[in-house]
Amino acid sequence: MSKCLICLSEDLEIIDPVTFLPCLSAGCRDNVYCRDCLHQYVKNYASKCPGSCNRPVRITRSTIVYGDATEAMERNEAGRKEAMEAKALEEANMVMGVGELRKAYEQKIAQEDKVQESLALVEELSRQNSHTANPPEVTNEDLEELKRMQKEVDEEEERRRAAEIEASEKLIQSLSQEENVTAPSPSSDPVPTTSATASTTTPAPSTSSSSSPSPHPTLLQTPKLQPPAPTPTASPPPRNFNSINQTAPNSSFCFKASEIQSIVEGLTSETSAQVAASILQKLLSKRVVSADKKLAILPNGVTTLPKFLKKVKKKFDGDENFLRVYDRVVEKIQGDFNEENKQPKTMSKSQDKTYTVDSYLALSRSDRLPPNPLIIDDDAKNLRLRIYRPYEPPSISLSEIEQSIKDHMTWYRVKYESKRHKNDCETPCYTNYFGGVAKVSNNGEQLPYQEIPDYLKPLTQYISDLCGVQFNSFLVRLYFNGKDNIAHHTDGRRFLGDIPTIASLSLGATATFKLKRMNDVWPKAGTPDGGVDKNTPGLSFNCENGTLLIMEGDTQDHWHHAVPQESRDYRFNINFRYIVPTAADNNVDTEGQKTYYKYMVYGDHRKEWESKTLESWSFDDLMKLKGGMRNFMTKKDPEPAGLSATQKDPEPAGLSATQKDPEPAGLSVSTADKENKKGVPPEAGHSGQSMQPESQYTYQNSIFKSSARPAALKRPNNSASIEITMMKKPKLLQPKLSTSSKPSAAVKLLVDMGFPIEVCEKAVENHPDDVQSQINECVVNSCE
Ligand SMILES: O=C(O)CCC(=O)C(=O)O
Ligand SMILES: [Fe+2]
Repeated sequence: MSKCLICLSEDLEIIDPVTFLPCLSAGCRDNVYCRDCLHQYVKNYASKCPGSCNRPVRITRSTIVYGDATEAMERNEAGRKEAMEAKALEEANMVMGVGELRKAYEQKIAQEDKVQESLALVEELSRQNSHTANPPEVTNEDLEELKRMQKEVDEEEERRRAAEIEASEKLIQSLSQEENVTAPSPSSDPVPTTSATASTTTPAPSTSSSSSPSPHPTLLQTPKLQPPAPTPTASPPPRNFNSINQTAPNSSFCFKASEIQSIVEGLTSETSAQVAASILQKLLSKRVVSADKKLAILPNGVTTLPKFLKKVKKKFDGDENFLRVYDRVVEKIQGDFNEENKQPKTMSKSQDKTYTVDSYLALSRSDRLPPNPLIIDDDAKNLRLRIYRPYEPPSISLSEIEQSIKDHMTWYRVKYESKRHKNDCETPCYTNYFGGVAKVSNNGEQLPYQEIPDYLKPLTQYISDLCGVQFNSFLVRLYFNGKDNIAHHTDGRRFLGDIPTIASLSLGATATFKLKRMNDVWPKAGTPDGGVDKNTPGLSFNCENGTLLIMEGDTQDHWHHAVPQESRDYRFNINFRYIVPTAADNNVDTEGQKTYYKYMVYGDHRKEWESKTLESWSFDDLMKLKGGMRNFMTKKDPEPAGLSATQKDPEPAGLSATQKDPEPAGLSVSTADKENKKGVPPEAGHSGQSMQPESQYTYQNSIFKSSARPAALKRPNNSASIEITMMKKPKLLQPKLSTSSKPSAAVKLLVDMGFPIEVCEKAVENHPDDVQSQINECVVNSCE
C-alpha cells in the first residue's frame, strides 16, 4: 500500500492520490501524496521537492503539479511484494542457516510425506477390511507391495539420515575451519581449546534421533541447555523452517562475526516473534564465545549481547513462545560465561597473565616488563588493553613494512579552521587515511576513500585475525620528531560501532603512550576537572618499534590516550579501525567517517586536494627539508625499555586536549598554531622552497648539518627555514651555540652571515622558544 509522503496516510483510495515531480528526479517518480496535503504543501513550501531528495525547485505556472498516481502505486505495490518475498526468503535462510541443512530438511519433509502416504494406505486397507461384509482377501501381492513400500521408505529414511549427517559434518568442518577454532571441550571445561578432544570425549547424543550416531563425536557436544529433540516419526513437524533448529546439528562452536551480525540485523528489523524465537534458538545450540567477559559479542563491534537481547526482548515482550526461548537463551549464555569459565579465546591463552589497573600499578617497576602480550583487563575501571611488544606477524617483516611506508606513503599536514579556537589549526603530526567506506556502489560494493596499499594488506589481515575484527580502514601517522604529538583524545566515534576495537602498531622510534581515565570522555569546554577522573592514576607505556597496542571493550568510552612531545626520532603509527558500513542508506558521510578523511588528509583544502594541488610530502621530502630537526627536543629522557605508570599525567606544554576541540577525531591544536599568531610559519620548510640536490646519505645514523647558502639570506628574517644537507661527519671547526650564548640573536647572525651552524643541545634546552622561533632546522649535538 502506498502512503502519502506528507501525512503518511495509507487510505489513498479514498483521499485521491496524486504524484508530484517538480525535481524531475527518478528517485521521486513513485512518490504519492494526498491531493489535499500536496495542495497545502505547494501553497506553503513550494521551494523544495517534498520527496526524499528535498531538492530546491521553482514552481511556475507551467509546472504540472498533480499527476495521476495509479501507475506509481502499481509500481510501489510490485516493489513492496518483491521486498516482502525477498525478506521472507532471507528470514527463511537465516533460520535455516546453511543451504545444505535446508536441503536435508526438505528431504526429510518429503520423506515424511511418503510415510504419511503409506500409513494412509495401510489404514485404508484395514478400514476396507473391517467394513466390508466380505472383506477382500489381503493377497500375498498386497502384502508384498506393502513390504516393498515399507522397505523403500526405510531406505529413503536411511539415505536422508546419511545426507543429514554428511551435511552437518561439512557445515561443522567449514565453520570450525573458518573460525580457526576447534570445538570446545565438554561443558565441564567450557573454554574453547585448540587441541582436539577426540581421544578423551565420548560421542554426544544426537539431537535428531537418539538412535542415530552423532555426526561428529568430537565437535557435536550437547550444550547444557538443549531444546528438546522431536521424535521424527511421531507427529510430523509443522511445515515451517523453524523446526530445522531441532534437527540442526547439535553443535557448540563459535559464532562467526557475520552470523552474529545477521542475527542482530535480522532480529532488529521487522521479524516475526516466531522467527525471532527460532533465531534465538540458534544461540542455544552454539557456544557463544566472545572477546568480552561481560557477555559482549565483539566481532566487528556489532553490539553487546546484553544490549542485543534487551532490544529483542523489548520488541517481542508479551509473546509467550518467544519469552520461553529468550529465558533459556539468557540462562545458557550466562552459563557459558559464568565465573568458573576461563577467558574467551581472543583474550587469553592459559599462560597469559591479566592485570587490573591496580594490580598492574602495584607491580615493581622491574616487574612491569610484561609477559607478551601484557593484558590489562579491568571491568571496574573500564579498561581493556593488550600490548604485544613486539608483535611478530608470521612471514611479515615489520622492517620491510616500515621501508615500504618510507618509500611509498604520502604525508599531509592538515590545516583547518577551528570554530572553537576561532583560528587556524594544524594537526600535530603528518597523517593519511586508507580504506573506509566512501560510497556503496549500486551493486552493493563498498568503495574505500583510498584503496589500502598492497604492502599493508597482509598486515591488516593478520592484525584483524588477532583482534577478531575485520579492520577495513586505518589512519597512518608520522611523528617526524619529538615535537610531533597527539593530544589526549578518545577514538570512541559512533561510526566505529558501539564498542570499537582499536589496534595501533608502532614502527620506528620509541614513544610514550599515555592513558588517563575520564569521568566524561566528551567534556564540555571549561569544566573544572576537564572531565578527568582524578581518583584513577594515569598509565603510561613505552611503544617501541613493533609494539602492537590493542584497546578493546569500553575503553574508548572511559579513557583518553595521547602521545606527548618528548625527545625522539621519527616514528610511524598505523591505527587500524573497523568502520561500520552503512550500506543501507548509502549515506556514509553523514555517519561521520568523512571527518577522518578531512582531518587526516585535506582539512579545509578539499578543493586543492581534489585538484591534486594540495601540498603533501614523501618521507624523503621531509628528510631533506626537516631532517636536521629530528632530535631538537630534549625535554625529557625516554623511559627505559620497561613500562612506566604515572600517578600524574601532565599535559604536554602547548597542547590542547580533545575536549577543547572535539571537531577533528582526536587531534590537537599544535604549538604551530601559536607560532602562527606570531607570524612565524608553523612548519617553515613546507612551503615548497627549492631544495638543495641531495648528496649521498642514509636516514639512520646520519648526521645532519645546516648549510646556509646565499639563497637563505634572501628569505624573510622571520622565516627561519634553512636548507639541509647531510654530511658523513660533522665539521669540528664550526661556530657553536653554547649554553651561554643568546641563541636568538646569535643564530640569526650566523645564519645571515652564511655560516653553517651547530646548536648545542643545552642551548635548545635552556632557550627552547628562542631557538625554535629563530631556526627550524639546525644541527643539534651534545655539548661535549
Ligand atoms: O600514535 C599513536 O600511538 C596513537 C595514535 C592515535 O591515538 C590515533 O591515531 O588516534
Ligand atoms: Fe587515538
